[in-house]
Amino acid sequence: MSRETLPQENASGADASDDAGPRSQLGRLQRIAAGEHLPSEIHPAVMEETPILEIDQFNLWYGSKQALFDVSMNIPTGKVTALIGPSGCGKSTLLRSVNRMNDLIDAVRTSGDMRLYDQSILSPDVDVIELRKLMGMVFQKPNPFPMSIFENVVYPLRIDGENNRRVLDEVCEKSLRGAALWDEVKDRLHESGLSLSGGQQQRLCIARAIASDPEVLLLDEPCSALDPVSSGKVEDLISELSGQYTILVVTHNMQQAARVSDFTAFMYLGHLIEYGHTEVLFNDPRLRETDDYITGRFG
Ligand SMILES: Nc1ncnc2c1ncn2[C@@H]1O[C@H](COP(=O)(O)OP(=O)(O)OP(=O)(O)O)[C@@H](O)[C@H]1O
Repeated sequence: MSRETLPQENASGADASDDAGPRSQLGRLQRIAAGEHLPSEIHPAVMEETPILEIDQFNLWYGSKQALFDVSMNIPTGKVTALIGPSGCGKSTLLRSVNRMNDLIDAVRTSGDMRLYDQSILSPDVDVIELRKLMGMVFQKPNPFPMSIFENVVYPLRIDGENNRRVLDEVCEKSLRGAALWDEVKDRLHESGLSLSGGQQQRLCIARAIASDPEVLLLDEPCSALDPVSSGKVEDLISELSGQYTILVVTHNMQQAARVSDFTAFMYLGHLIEYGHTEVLFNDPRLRETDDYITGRFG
């Protein structure tokens, strides 16, 4: 994003405690774009929640390019947290860090910590395969495997060596019910997962993620490849799953964030800018920059 597209002079958004001088006259986002690090505006409501995941001064570099800057945020247990912000602000990078998918990319370096139930998930002795079972991930584009609906769902159990038919049947039904897909597919479990519509495929991927009994569901723009009806079904599903699972969802769609999430974090150029209750963040944000973004004045 060019400097010209940034919100101009910030009268209300600058901290009262900022040093006087030319830099303090600039808006927060311009100062961040110029390389400053400013503290995130985290609403007290977030801190009142019990965190399942604590992200603590987390930085990430792709080679020499820094993509996340000192991100600290608690993810509340059993709630839906949305990550919003302009393209390239680091939403997916943050999401992929939580299940260590960025480990698969050469030259990624991190500092800081992330803790699931008080235990570091970044330490080298963490079993990444086990971690990924606790952090079920669903991607933008539905990615069912070229196998039956049944085998797609029970895949995580199969790779653990589970072959007991009764167990597999139970998990398959429970997961498909959990993903609000059971009624649509119960008579065709042995048809290919690829024969389903896009929206059904995405719910199948959610069923597969649920099958490994995760603690957290990581959803990376789960509706962006879907038509409005399918998208609505996946949104309903996210609301139904909240409470049972902690959900962290990246979305470009602010109406969607407002509809499905309990908490929303606004990111910009790799920085966490403001984080609070979704209703408050959308209706009464603390920072003018957040207001500018959610009202479509930039981004
Ligand atoms: N594999 C990679 N190698 C190098 N740089 C990367 C890689 N993936 C992402 N980046 C860079 O890191 C920054 C953050 O990207 P990321 O995809 O996390 O942002 P985003 O907010 O999810 O964007 P979008 O909304 O467009 O998906 C961007 O500058 C991007 O170019």
